[in-house]
Parts: sequence; C-alpha cells; structure tokens
Amino acid sequence: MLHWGYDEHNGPARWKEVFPVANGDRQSPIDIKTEETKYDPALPPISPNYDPTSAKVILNNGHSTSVEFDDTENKSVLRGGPLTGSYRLRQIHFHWGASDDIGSEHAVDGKKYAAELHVVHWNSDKYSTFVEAARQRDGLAVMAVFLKIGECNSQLKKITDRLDTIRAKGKQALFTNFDPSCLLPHSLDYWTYLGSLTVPPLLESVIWIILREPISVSSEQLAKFRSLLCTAEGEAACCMLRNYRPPQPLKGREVRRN
Ligand SMILES: NS(=O)(=O)c1ccc2oc(NC(=O)c3ccccc3)nc2c1
Ligand SMILES: [Zn+2]
Repeated sequence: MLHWGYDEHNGPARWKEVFPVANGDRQSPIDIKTEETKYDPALPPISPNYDPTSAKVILNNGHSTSVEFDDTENKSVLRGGPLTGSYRLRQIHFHWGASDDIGSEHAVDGKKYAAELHVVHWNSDKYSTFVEAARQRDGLAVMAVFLKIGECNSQLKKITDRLDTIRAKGKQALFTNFDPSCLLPHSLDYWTYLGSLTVPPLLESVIWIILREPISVSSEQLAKFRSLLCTAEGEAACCMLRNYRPPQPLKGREVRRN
C-alpha cells in the first residue's frame, strides 16, 4: 500500500498491513449500543472554554479538512466529563460519506449519521506537545458531534463557504476569530469510552466524548465537503468522497453516559 486513504486499494480494510494496532483492543470508532451503556452519576458535565483568537488556519490535509488552532498555550481547553485536568484544543475536522445516508464514524444502535465533527484536544497538564501526548493512554480527548441532514447550519457555513479556497491537498487559508463552541448542540449530554485515533497511526490514546444530540447540516453544505480533493494541485484530481472508518470491535470495553 503506497499511502493510506479510503479507496479500495488503500482503505481501512488494509491499514492493518502497515499499522498492526488496527487490530488492537481499544480501536475507534465503535457502534454505541445504547441499551448496554452504563449511567455513571459520578460523571460531571463537560466544560469547553475556547478563545476565538486561537483559530489560525483552515487546511485540506488530503484526508479531511481541519481548522487548526494555536496550541502553544492554554487559551482554549476542555475540562470536566471523564477528563482529569485540562486538555488543550488542537484542531477540529470532519468525516463524511459519498451519500447523505452514511458518513459518520461512530454509529448509534447501528444508525450512521451523515457526517461527524471531531474536536481534538491533548493533555497539556502532563505532556508538552500533541505528538508526545498522542503516544500516551490518556494523551488525547476528542469530542465527537453527529451531523444530521436538515436545515442549513449557519455556524457551519463559516467553514463550508471557505472550502472552495482550499480545494487541493496541502492548501490552507487564514481562518481566525472562530469559537468551535458555535458548532455544539444545545445539550452537552454525552457517552464516553476509551479508544483510538480513527486515522493512521490509529494510536490508542483517545478518551472519546460523543455528544448525544446531533447538529444539522444541509445536503448542499455536505456536498461541498465532497468537492474537496485528496490530490495536490497539478495531480490528476480525485474528490474526497468519503473519509470514515467503519465501527471496530468493542472487545469488552464499557461505554458510560452522564
Ligand atoms: N479522527 S481522529 O481520531 O479524531 C484524529 C485525531 C487527530 C488527528 O490528527 C490528524 N492529522 C492528520 O490527519 C494530518 C495529516 C496530514 C497532515 C497534517 C495532519 N488527523 C487526526 C484524526
Ligand atoms: Zn476524526
């Protein structure tokens, strides 16, 4: 396999050939069987505190589109929920599918949403960089938000309206004065479990916090994600039609809810 991706020849079914942890004991995403989740009265609310000036650029990294934040100081952090201490905001990105009936990575009782937003943080109390934290069992915290097809999402529009300026892989554009809290649903109720990155190197370092309430996205907004290219300028254009990993075995893990 030349370089990992989401096509037949380099997709999730073949990642284990280069990243054997793909068959590990705490892989993500998972299908959340709601009847088997465990209510935990000791779980406090999650507490996102983001500074809009932390936002720096919007990027096409060839696998998704992300908004990258300045993580050189504790300006935007996530606390509470299952977390001990402060987890510093690093980036947000999305996963989607080739049609509106699939696209999310996590599933709920077998149901997949049209897309999924990931808000990525790292444990800046214990580690010095994202890369170091990504190698630790308690290094990362990713908050996931489901996107369901419906009304145009005016907050998400700040992102979807900029995608035509970063169509090719490697392209980025200035993107500041943005607080990702504007993309969160009314309720911050969540499920939480221990898992991994859903992209190679699939490191088993993520505390997942999945919000139970979805946000809306219109079919037209979602189509804009699919028009992004996973190829660089000058290469034969290839659209980023899908970039989700299917659910992985739970292997005895517990999923708790607040
Ligand atoms: N789905 S996830 O587990 O929340 C998750 C968490 C952290 C991630 O960091 C990156 N970076 C790149 O892919 C990348 C690829 C090329 C260049 C720059 C960045 N992808 C991530 C996905
Ligand atoms: Zn992701």
